[in-house]
Amino acid sequence: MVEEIQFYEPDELHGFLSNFSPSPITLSNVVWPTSEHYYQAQKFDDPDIQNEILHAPTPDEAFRLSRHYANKVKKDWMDVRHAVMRYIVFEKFRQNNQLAHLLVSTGDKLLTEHSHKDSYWGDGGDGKGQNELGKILMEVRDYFAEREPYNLVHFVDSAKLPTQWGTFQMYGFVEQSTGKEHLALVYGELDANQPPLIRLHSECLTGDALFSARCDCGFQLSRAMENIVNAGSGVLFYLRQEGRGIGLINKIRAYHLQDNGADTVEANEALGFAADMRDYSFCRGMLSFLNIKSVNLMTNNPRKVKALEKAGIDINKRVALQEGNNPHNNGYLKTKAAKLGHMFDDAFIK
Ligand SMILES: Nc1nc(O)c(N)c(N[C@@H]2O[C@H](COP(=O)(O)O)[C@@H](O)[C@H]2O)n1
Ligand SMILES: [Zn+2]
Repeated sequence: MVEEIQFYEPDELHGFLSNFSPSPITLSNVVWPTSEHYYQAQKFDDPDIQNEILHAPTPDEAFRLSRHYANKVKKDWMDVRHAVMRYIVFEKFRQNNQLAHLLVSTGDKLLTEHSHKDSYWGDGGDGKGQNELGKILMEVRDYFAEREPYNLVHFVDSAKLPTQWGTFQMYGFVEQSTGKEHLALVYGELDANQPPLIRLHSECLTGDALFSARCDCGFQLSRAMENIVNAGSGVLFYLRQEGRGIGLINKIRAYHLQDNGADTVEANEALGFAADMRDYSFCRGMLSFLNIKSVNLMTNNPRKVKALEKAGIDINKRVALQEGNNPHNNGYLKTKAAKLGHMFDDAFIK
């Protein structure tokens, strides 16, 4: 059975699908507060009426005004209204990344405007209406669903994550090509005009959760979260790429080889893997969801810098994250510098 999403009021679940949802759309330097404002204004040739509808304080008022001027609606309106609706709904999502991601995240569910007032755009309340708005939304969804960055990850849900440093908002994503589950922990309000402080942190169960001193991961993770909170805002991306992409069990095998004298690169290669198997291209989907185009990136790893640049993300600044050097990981850190190009100060790994 096909699953269905019914929407109507903008403040309800899936309210972003409604034309009444507050999603400004800019057309020829004019900012329309909602798609409803634009749609209602197009019924009229009279620029004064259009302007009055443009400046209506709410979409309900824009709707009311169109009824008030019903005798002035242009002659061919019924012929063009569908094209007008399709155009403005497409623009609403094209101009707002997060909404386009949310739309794609509805998958292949049937989208229905559940309106007892409207049996053309909606289902008429009894399910017998034409649901033309739902059909347009599904068309627009098909368009974005096959394009990057919308097809890289699907956003699933979001919740608070209180930590010892402060409360983050945690966003859960599924990577489309692998099914892996990734997180973005957002702290504070992101300013669209300021590059946020971010960290792309690859999962290390042993370092992040089990206090391992064999690597620097756990130390970097806590410092990155602390730095983000101290900066007032930022994002920690927690990427499920355990063991530089070889997985936890293979990492144990690699550790075993290292216990017998191999370094971290030799161990990966002895197991038949490249030194670093990670691919960061899907991160573009999460960054796009959060509307991030430029970042201050906490990393010592040149591959992360290159990967983000390749994904079209501007690196405004690289911020070093040199943490946790200890007798158990000193050799590992030196190999990361010598063989993987990690950028450490001499004083840090001496
Ligand atoms: N394959 C492998 N061998 C080792 O010896 C390791 N210590 C790891 N650790 C993994 O490396 C990732 C973190 O590296 P960066 O600091 O981001 O360069 C993380 O996935 C660890 O699990 N892997
Ligand atoms: Zn680690």
